[in-house]
Amino acid sequence: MSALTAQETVYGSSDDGKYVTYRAGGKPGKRLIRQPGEPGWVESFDRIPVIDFTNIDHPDVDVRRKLAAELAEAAENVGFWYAANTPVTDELVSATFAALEKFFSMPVEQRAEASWMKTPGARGYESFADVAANEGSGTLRESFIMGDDMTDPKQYSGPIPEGTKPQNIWPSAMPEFKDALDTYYSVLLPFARSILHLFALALGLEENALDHLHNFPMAALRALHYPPQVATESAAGFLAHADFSSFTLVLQGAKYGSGLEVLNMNGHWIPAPYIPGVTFTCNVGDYLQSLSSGRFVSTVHRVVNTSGNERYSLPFFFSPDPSVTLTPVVNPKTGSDYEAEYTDDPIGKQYVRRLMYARRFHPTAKRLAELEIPEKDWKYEYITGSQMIVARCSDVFGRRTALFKILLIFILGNIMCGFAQNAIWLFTCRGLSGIGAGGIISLSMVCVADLVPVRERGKLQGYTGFTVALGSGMGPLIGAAMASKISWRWAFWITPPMLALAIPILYLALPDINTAPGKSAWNQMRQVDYLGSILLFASSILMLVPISGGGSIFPWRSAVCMILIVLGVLLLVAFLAVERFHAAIPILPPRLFHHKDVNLILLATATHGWIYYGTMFFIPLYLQEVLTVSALRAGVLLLPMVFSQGLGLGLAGKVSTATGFIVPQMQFGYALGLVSCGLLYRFDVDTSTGYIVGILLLIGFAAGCTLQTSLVTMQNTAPEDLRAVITGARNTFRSFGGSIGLAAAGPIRSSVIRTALMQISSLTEQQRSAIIALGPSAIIGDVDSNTRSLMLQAMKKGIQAIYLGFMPLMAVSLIAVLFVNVVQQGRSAEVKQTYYGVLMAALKEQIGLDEADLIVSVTANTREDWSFGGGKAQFLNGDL
Ligand SMILES: O=C(O)CCC(=O)C(=O)O
Ligand SMILES: [Fe+2]
Repeated sequence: MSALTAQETVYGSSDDGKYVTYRAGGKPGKRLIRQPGEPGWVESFDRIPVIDFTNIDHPDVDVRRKLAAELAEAAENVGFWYAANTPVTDELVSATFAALEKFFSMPVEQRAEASWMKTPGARGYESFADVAANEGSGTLRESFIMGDDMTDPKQYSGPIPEGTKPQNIWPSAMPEFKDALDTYYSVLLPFARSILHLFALALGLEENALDHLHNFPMAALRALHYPPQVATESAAGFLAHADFSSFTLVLQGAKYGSGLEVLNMNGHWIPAPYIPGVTFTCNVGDYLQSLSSGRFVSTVHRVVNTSGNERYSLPFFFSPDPSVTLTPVVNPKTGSDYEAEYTDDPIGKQYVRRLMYARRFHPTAKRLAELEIPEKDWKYEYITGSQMIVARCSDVFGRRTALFKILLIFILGNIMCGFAQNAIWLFTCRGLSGIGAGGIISLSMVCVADLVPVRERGKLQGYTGFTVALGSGMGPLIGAAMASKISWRWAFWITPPMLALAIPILYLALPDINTAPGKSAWNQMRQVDYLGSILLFASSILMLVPISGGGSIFPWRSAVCMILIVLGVLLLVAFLAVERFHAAIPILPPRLFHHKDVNLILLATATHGWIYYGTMFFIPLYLQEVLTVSALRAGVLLLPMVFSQGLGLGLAGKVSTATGFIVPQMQFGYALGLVSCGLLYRFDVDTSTGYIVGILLLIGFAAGCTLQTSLVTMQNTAPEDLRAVITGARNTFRSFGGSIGLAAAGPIRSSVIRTALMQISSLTEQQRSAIIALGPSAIIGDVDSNTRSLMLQAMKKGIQAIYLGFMPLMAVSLIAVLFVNVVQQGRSAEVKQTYYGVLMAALKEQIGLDEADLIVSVTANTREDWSFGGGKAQFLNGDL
């Protein structure tokens, strides 16, 4: 054995002998310790080769190939090598280490200010205590990580994709620390790219064969400080591990203690100390091992600083783009038994998972434990044409059957959501429960229309509307409380028991209204407009996915976004054609749009949906970002709006039952809505809570006046057989307006905020990006009071821009409903009773008719049911 053989630390033993345990690819492994001549002894390295990198960018490719061959040999047989004569100068090394020493000698509060706990990607300072808590009490090191960050102008100057968040965090007490690490990083990145070219050559590929996997590679620097320590079984600076990178370049310093050791195949630790005149100690990481089908080995290593001196080191990790899915770029060597575990997960996701593996108390780790779904994606909603489809199905199958089925779908969807183990599972089941929820809302409104006389509808639809409003106001609060106190799963599981209770009640109380009685199940099935349903569903998904994901999941101007929208529009056209020319019972019969009043109200409903959902979404944002109240308080402050909406719904309905008029309440509601939009626009950075609550009460009341009055007006205007259709359409138009509005508002707001922030000269570009990505709270503690108030003004302008847009939209709604002709609502039950009494008394008195012989039947007709001569329906022609 060579003189370089290290002392062995025995971590465990088996029947066969002693072995070393380690972690590679995040998974535990163990390696038997074998002595020369023992069974199982293999040819393995006992020293680490030194490679001269002088020619790395040599103009002659053959020279570069020679270097690549040397690298290939080291990467295959050892997985480690020393790099001499690199672009890193001695001056750069000294300056960088000086910065490290200074950083780690600052008071701990100043280091902790840049805590890794504050960043989603765990960048920043990780203290001794943090490391020990995560990896065991014997682990003795502290570190500071920085890395790739598109929002940092020092690294990147192109357009920043929307939704990109700042990654790094810096100590304000030592601004030059950022400068030093930035400078070092900017030298290492191009060097790493040259090494990547060498690796491509080393694999026998074209020099730039791996470049397309590294457009904006994941790269990071980890500044490390290891105090001297005594080696014991579990004590180390860094326990045995393999790196999750493509390759790592570790800078070691001459004056520091050593302790880096590399595990060979026989279980012996080979030291890899600083060597004079050599810049880096380098190694292959797991990603390159996978890409190369195991030809290059990601070798296990560890650090135990028993030198008696402080040790500082600075690894640079280089990995592919986060979006890359690892697939081998070459075949495994013949005879190799290497089996990589390739997954479909993009490497960025794997990286975060691995990073968080041993950091269970980091906020990101907690979130990962909750299904690995980023918070913003939780808002993903499925608002599709499903309400129209479900409503139409109730015409075909009967209301009660349809309602029970849709209740079951919702219950099933929610229960399954609660059991979700991954994102796809959750999104699919959330889709199911979304269809169920929309269906329940529409069908209960249709049932009310079926069961209740025209005159009473306003009042009873008011009640259904109120329950919907109450649910949407309380639901998020209860859901959030469930998620934080028990588990997010209970946010899904809380509703199924309530609905399970509703089923028997409905079964007993709800008459079985069947609009197509006597048809066999088979005949009913055949009547469903399947083609229309599929086209409507597909087109709304195709359009709504980019609308809700644009700017966050993928950039607005990306090809994906464009293609989805164009396909969605094409399918929508196909849907309309099917409805017009093909379907026997179309989901959206074209004759629905033959009614001027229905068209006007649907238009008002869509624009109002835009404003309504916009208010629900942006008021809490205004409260949080401009008035800096907590998320919970913002949610609670929305409640008055929900209750006044209930009041508006109830009152408008009662007035319609009492007077027989319903359209004036709706028109009043839209007028009040326009006024409240104006008042909303005046919200400022110092608006009092009382004023806000007052305006919210007004907004809610106005919305309450419009919501069910418009539904009932349409239900009373359109032909009876379109009752379900109109209800589904109303709800779909409203949600569709809402989703388009929210999608439009996001980018407008960000661009207004960005422009306003540009004018605040006391902010750095990085701070501006941080504010846009994370909100002002991300940096609010770091700025003076003047900057702070300018910043809040900027946030206010962003929200105001959206409210400004609300005014003309609300005006459109108002003008539309002002053109709605007043429709008679029928007389109240009391009036009818009185009428029967008077009629009876008169007939008895004048012609002596016995009351038992008289039947009086009042039939409510809609406008097309009348003709006053000439065989024409003058009501419809407007001739009357
Ligand atoms: O400190 C060193 O020399 C090596 C550190 C290391 O292995 C790592 O950060 O992955
Ligand atoms: Fe490492």
